[in-house]
Amino acid sequence: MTINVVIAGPRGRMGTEAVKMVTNEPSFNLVACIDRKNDGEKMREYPNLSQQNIPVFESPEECFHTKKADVFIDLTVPEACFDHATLAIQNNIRTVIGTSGLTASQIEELTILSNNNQTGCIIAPNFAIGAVLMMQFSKMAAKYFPDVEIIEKHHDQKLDAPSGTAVKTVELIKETRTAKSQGRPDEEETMPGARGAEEEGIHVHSVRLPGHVAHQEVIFGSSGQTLTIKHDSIDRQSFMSGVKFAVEKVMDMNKLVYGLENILDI
Ligand SMILES: NC(=O)C1=CN([C@@H]2O[C@H](COP(=O)(O)OP(=O)(O)OC[C@H]3O[C@@H](n4cnc5c(N)ncnc54)[C@H](OP(=O)(O)O)[C@@H]3O)[C@@H](O)[C@H]2O)C=CC1
Ligand SMILES: O=C(O)C1=N[C@H](C(=O)O)C[C@H](O)C1
Repeated sequence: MTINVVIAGPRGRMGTEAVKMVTNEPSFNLVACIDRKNDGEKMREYPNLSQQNIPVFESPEECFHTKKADVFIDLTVPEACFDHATLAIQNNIRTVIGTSGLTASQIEELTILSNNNQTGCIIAPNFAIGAVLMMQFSKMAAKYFPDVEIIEKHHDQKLDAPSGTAVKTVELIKETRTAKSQGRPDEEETMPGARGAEEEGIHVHSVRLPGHVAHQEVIFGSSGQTLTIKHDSIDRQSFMSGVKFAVEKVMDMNKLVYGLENILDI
């Protein structure tokens, strides 16, 4: 069976890799892309797409009404992603969301829409299997090490902070960790933000520097010992097997799943 795919964000860092993966995968067929810049001039930015005659739509409505798509992949920005995903699901097109930065209420809205429409949707905060395992290991460790801080490091063009991976890691840790405040109750920031963001006593620090791709350390501290769980994506190739897995998996789904850990055999 061939899976007809539409990708939003084909010029982006992730979109470029996803276009390559989908066009190289024999069981996938890239039927169209969605991009906010699609005039004749800008088409030169799509050498791969132009050669293969793959249309680029500015309007997601037009795309979903014109092209028969089985799966829609979004790799853009949260505001556009929410609108794209809503439209796709309303048009019964199964959806894979890699874009980070959706709010909890947007995720809740998409969950209701997907479940009511019985149209599968996967929101993957991180497609790299190593990152999914890092989050699961952190959830396991937090039961025994409730004192924990997260340092996530990304390239300096990233829009959202903390990363979607860090947000999801905090959520998973909260499932097993007994809530507590960490450090001294009277500690003081002499430079605002020095202790990072904080959720139920868990501190999250976001580093943005050129030279990074996507990295996270979850550091647990206890009496006389520390435990560090660390994952590094050193190339965006690391995400592509997860994107492929999600596209295949969502074909058999009729509800929304948030996090690949819920559909992987781990
Ligand atoms: N889940 C995962 O494993 C991963 C998720 N990500 C996430 O994927 C998303 C994309 O990341 P990345 O590729 O690095 O970002 P880029 O900025 O490189 O790409 C985003 C693309 O989306 C386009 N875009 C912006 N607004 C719209 C719109 N309204 N309609 C259509 N297209 C639009 C941008 O166009 P323009 O250039 O004109 O702004 C750009 O081409 C981010 O949210 C990132 O956090 C990234 C890596 C892995
Ligand atoms: O923007 C990125 O690059 C990444 N975004 C995702 C996130 O916010 O966690 C996944 C990965 O960390 C790369």
